[in-house]
Amino acid sequence: MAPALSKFANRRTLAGACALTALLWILKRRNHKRGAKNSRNAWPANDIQYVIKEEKPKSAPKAYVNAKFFKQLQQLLKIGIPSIVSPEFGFVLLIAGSLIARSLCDLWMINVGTLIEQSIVNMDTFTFRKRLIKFMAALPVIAVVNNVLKFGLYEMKLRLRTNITRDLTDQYLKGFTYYKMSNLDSRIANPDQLLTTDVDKFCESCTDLYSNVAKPLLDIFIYVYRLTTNLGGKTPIIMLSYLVVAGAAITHLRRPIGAMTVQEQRLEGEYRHIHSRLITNSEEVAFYQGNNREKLILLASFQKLVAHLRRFLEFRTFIGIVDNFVGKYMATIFGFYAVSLPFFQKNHPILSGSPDHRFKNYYTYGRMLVKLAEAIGRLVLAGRELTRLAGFTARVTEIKTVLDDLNAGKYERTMISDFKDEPIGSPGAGRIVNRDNVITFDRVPLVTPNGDILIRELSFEVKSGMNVLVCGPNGCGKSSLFRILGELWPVWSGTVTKPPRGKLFYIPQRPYMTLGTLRDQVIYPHTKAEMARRGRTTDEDLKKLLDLVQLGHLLERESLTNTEGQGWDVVADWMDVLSGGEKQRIAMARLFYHKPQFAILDECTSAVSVDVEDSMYSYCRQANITLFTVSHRRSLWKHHEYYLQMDGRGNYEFKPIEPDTEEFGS
Ligand SMILES: Nc1ncnc2c1ncn2[C@@H]1O[C@H](COP(=O)(O)OP(=O)(O)OP(=O)(O)O)[C@@H](O)[C@H]1O
Repeated sequence: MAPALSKFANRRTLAGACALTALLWILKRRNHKRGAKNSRNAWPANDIQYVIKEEKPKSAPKAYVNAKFFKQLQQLLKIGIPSIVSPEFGFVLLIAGSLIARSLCDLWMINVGTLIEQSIVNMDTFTFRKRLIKFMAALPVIAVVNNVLKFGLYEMKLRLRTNITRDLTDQYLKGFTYYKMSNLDSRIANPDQLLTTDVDKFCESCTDLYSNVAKPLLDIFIYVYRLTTNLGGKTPIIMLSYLVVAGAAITHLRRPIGAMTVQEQRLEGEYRHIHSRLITNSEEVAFYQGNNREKLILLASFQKLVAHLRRFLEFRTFIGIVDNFVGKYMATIFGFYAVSLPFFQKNHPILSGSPDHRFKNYYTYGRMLVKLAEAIGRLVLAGRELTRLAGFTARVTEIKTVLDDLNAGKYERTMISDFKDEPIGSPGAGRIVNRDNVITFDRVPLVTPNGDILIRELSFEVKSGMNVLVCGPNGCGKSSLFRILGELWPVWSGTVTKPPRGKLFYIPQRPYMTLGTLRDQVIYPHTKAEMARRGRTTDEDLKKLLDLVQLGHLLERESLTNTEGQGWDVVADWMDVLSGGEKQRIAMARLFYHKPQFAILDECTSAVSVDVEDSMYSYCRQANITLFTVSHRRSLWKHHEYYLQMDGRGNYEFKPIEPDTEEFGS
């Protein structure tokens, strides 16, 4: 019985059995997955719902290898390779040169390899040794060529990435584009993923494709030339026709890969975003002990990603089978067929001479043909990279388009419909006039980015020295007024008159600390060099400002507890190191340093004790900084001359604060 069984245990039956098992496993798993879909408990995350700002695309993302893709690719490459006299173009040439050198090395190795084998068959020891030494002497050169090629490819990728990242970063941080992208426009939810991973993958895919396409193309050219001159045109034509037909068929089959790549990057971005939200809000979550809830959200996002990656893997496995069959094995079959043609013709010149000579010819041309078939196979396979590149190109183009639109003042967001019948203008249709020492709103509507009208027409005038208290219920539009004043939100109609941007300072509810030294916190957004250029403030002056907000001790305390730098040069993660009230006080010291004409204080002293707050307001008066304050504290009314009260139903009152004005707040 055993010998009878072992008869079947050859390599072919084993390979067949493995393939069959794999197929059965995939089919079983698909059925299992269908079953799992029906059970709501397959993943704990099945009940979790969440929305990340990005609007759901109306249709599945599209990224095909077509004329549009080549145009987009050309536009991005223009940024990556600015001109033909740039170093980047030099690297393109270096890679091309290395590829040519490598192909020539291959060709040389085929020839010398055949000669070595010939001397072995002829039992000619002397020639064998001579050729072997020649072969060995050339090996270091080949090793250098290979590694120059690798270096060229990596450096090329790095340069592409540098140029594209610089271009996108310039646009992203121009004006308030970074703010507008996440607040006024809903096309992109995770610009961080696009600007980091996607750009990197795009550049990697570009350089991979360049070498995967250029090398086979060059090989094809060289081998077709050599074969045509020796074997006639028919042999290479058969191979090239195969390339065209097989390439077109596989490219068509691979079309979904582009869109699937886009979706993969989207879901990766979403998953990463949820992780970074948890890091940002770790303290709050920890106090609430929200571990389990956050875990469920993370798992929900991860499950979406994994489900997509698995679908993608299955599709790639299917395409991989077709690729292997068409690109590798069938190409070799066609190769054998094509190279045999001249040998079966009675009067072909190649058949002249002894059988030994014929054998050598077949051997040389046969190898070249195998190389040609391999090159064709690689070119057909490079199409896979092309479809993936189409996906990355679509992603990077997407952020570039949105950045261009935002910089041109164009936003895309689903608007609520009620404003459409109202004559309130359109985003950006209002005017902004720059003038010193006055802020005027002349019939300006307060409209949210969704098109929700908070106040239909707002008009008031505030001159330097007139402090204004802004009050009203939550959500009535206090911060929105300042967003318009700070030029973050567009003016829909009417005219806003205000000092230029640098002379208006905003201190938000949540204090922001930058990465850097203690000095950087007080002078933000200035740098040390800018502070020195400005001339009027020294480190001693900064110390006086810290004393004003009663934080003078910080200099010593942080020098003692931090190992990085001393005094003003202490470096720490200030968001973590300082308490809520300390951060708010630093923000006030920042205001005193900049001494703007107007300051907007948006509940920015809520964590500061009343007495310190009082002295800070008095100093503002001394420093001639006119204030717009949002606060629910009654103690602050005495520092203001006017109040602007909104009722949350579209009405407002702008009036002087008289002795008989009823003060409200806590
Ligand atoms: N980026 C945004 N996109 C869409 N709507 C927004 C946006 N920011 C604010 N809103 C809406 O605008 C309205 C006014 O918000 P705003 O922040 O101005 O309120 P507020 O008066 O400052 O409230 P609070 O006292 O709670 O700080 C709210 O209904 C809010 O939902």
